[in-house]
Amino acid sequence: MTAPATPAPFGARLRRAMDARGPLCVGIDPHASLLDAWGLADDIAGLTSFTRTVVDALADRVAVFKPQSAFFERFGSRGLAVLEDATADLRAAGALVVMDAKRGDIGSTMAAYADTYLRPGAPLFSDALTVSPYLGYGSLAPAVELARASGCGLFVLALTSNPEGAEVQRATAADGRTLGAAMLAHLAAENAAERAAGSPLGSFGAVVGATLGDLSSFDLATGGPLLAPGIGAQGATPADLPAVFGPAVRDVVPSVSRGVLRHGPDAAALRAAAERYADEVRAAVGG
Ligand SMILES: O=c1ccn([C@@H]2O[C@H](COP(=O)(O)O)[C@@H](O)[C@H]2O)c(=O)[nH]1
Repeated sequence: MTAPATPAPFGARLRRAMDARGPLCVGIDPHASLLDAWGLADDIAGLTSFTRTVVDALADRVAVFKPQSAFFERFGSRGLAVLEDATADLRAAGALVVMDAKRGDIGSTMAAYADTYLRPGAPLFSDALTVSPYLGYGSLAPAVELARASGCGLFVLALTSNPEGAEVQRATAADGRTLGAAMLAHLAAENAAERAAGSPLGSFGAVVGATLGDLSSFDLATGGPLLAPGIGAQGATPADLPAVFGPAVRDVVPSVSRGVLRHGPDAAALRAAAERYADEVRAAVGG
């Protein structure tokens, strides 16, 4: 019996997708207020229709999607079934799925979270997962290990887009670094071997908000991608990206949820909104 082919690492697949479709990530966040604005009920039928509309309109043209798990979980098992179908359909259309579930726990529980999202064949199998390192970076080890084996990636919360994040992420650790800087350093170490082997991008990314202003005091050159939420509803714009990220801007995956979704339910309007953001990103960062 032949062994299953080793999948290409997430970082390499992400760079390819960014080159082919542009770096924009569209978040799928079915807020109750958006369901209402789309003329849908805040129930499982509304959630299904909303999600199907976004997938059908954008799956073949956007590089990365970031479903926000919370908005599906609030409908229980039937909401998760909608998320499973959307994840599979997006991937089948050639897009990458970053599951925004922000998981983080002690290592033995983290292993179960890793199985949920990063084990091939799992119902919610995704290309990458957002994780929280604030139980200690080492607690993420089972997810790092399974991501490597499965050709998946992680996005570790380093410097989040919300103003409250600074209380934790800019606090100083015993070695004098901020916690955010320490997380970036862990990721650089994680990506080093992959980059040394010639991969154009490591598989272990950081979440760094586009809302944060000048970040030149942080070493953002981790060798991996930088997922940048905060564009649109939270006030950042694609034009801010070069000033926020400096030379690391070429590794940024700018993420927009409500800024695109508020243009639905018309598919052409959703496509036009995503296209406008993609054009603005291109104008700001080149490519
Ligand atoms: O630092 C972070 C990390 C994650 N998020 C998530 O991204 C989207 C943002 O939605 P918008 O509608 O574009 O504001 C949402 O799912 C957040 O949970 C973030 O905003 N900041």
